[in-house]
Amino acid sequence: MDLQIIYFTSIFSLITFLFIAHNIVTKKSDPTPNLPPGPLKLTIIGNIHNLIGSLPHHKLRDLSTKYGPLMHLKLGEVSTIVVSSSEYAKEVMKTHDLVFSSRPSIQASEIMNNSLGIAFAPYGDYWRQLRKICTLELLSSKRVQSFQPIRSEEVNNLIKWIASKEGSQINLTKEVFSTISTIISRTAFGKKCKDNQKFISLVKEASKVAGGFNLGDLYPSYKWLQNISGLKPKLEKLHKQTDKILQNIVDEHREVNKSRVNEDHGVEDLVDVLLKQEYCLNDNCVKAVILDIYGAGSDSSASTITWAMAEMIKNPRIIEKVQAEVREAFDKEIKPNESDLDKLEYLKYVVKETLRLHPPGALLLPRECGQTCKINGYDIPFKSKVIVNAWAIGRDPNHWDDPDKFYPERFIESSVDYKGNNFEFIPFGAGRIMCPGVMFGLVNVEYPLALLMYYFDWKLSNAKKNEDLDMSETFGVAVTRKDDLFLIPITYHP
Ligand code: HEM
Repeated sequence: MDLQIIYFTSIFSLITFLFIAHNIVTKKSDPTPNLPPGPLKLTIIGNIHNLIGSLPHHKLRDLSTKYGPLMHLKLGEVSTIVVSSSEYAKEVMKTHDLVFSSRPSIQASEIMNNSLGIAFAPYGDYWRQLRKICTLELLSSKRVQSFQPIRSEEVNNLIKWIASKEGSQINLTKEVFSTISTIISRTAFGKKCKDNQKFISLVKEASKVAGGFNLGDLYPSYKWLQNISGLKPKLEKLHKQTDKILQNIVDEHREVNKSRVNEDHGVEDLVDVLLKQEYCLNDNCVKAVILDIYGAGSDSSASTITWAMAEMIKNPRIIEKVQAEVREAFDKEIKPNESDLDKLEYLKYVVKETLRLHPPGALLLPRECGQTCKINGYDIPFKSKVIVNAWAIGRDPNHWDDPDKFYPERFIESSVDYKGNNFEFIPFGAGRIMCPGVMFGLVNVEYPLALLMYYFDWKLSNAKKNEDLDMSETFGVAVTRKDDLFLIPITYHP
């Protein structure tokens, strides 16, 4: 009898416990969160089909005009929040900055070992140390200035080469990319690296392979999809090759640093600086940071220069105004110098306007929601991916008059700047994970542009009218021109 009572009491207690536990669990995970609006989700693919047919930043902008500036999509398995207004950008990047300070893990960055770098390291102590090293040591204003001789040498080589091609057609896109990537690689690991060019072309190839949406990232729980997409073997091969070059660079630096005072114009390169850090970075971390800096800095700066050139060619009034300003400032100098950039107010407005209309990171870098939170009454699920459409925000008619017009004058007497406080203009992002390379990026853009404007007049290579220049884009790690920019330089003689 006693045993029976014990038996029934135990069963009853277990059932009660399971009932309460079930209630707690179901209460905790609300089955119907109030998600932001979005298009109907299909089984398995969710909203992938809604993105087919045009460039992702265009498609997302079009969808947001229908569903609103805070939109929910399901891309494969991944719950995705798309932000398309400055007001919601502020919510994500300022009000809830801490919640959205991690990046989602991306297959390409994992294969390329980038999760040890700054951009894709999870938010936390390691990321904080790297970010500190990056802003205080690698990309501080003093460090950026110390690379002036390298910039000057490489940009002058470009100018000399263009002058030698006077009157004939050149592929400016290609030449500018080569100059900028050489500047970044020389600042990153010095002049002596014999594999500079090989490294540049490998990273270019990796960016091409990794750009855009990847099947493995859309269905992270189906690991086998990562293998059939073809991306994995390609990236693994590229990683092996870049890693070998980077490891040689690190080993050589260690070896040489034992005995030498620096050789590259007396300037320490970024690998030297990283190897000296008190915060212990192993070789894999050093390689990942260098890859990050190189990857983040080269395409972005090069494409900004080419877009600016294209916009100026398309608008003869603007190119004449820039040339007048640059020639007035430089004609009195023996050699155009970086310190003269401060005199070039109008050129700086041109660069701002270029970054408003053509931010290289049109969708910034993705973020991840670190804990369930509410924005304007909507639930943002834990782990959802957050995409900020900086391109759409820069063209939002609620904030910009005649938003699609290239009109640098709009920045005259405007306090809008790059610091990430003006959420209607965020080409470098905002908040604690915004771009740490703003200063380096801007000087890498402004200085070459000033010299291209000073030394040459420019003509379109075909018989087309300037205003008909095609401005189609292509989406990848950076949004670049679809067609390379072919121009004919005519040397300016003061
Ligand atoms: C015109 C030039 C550039 C543009 C438009 C640009 C833009 C951006 C954007 C939009 C982000 C993501 C920010 C966010 O998610 O809020 C970013 C991140 C980053 N950029 Fe830049 N960038 C440029 C140049 C550079 C340069 C020259 C470097 C370094 C040499 C650099 C290093 C980085 C790094 C390391 C990150 C990752 C930051 C993090 O996640 O903590 N960038 N950049």
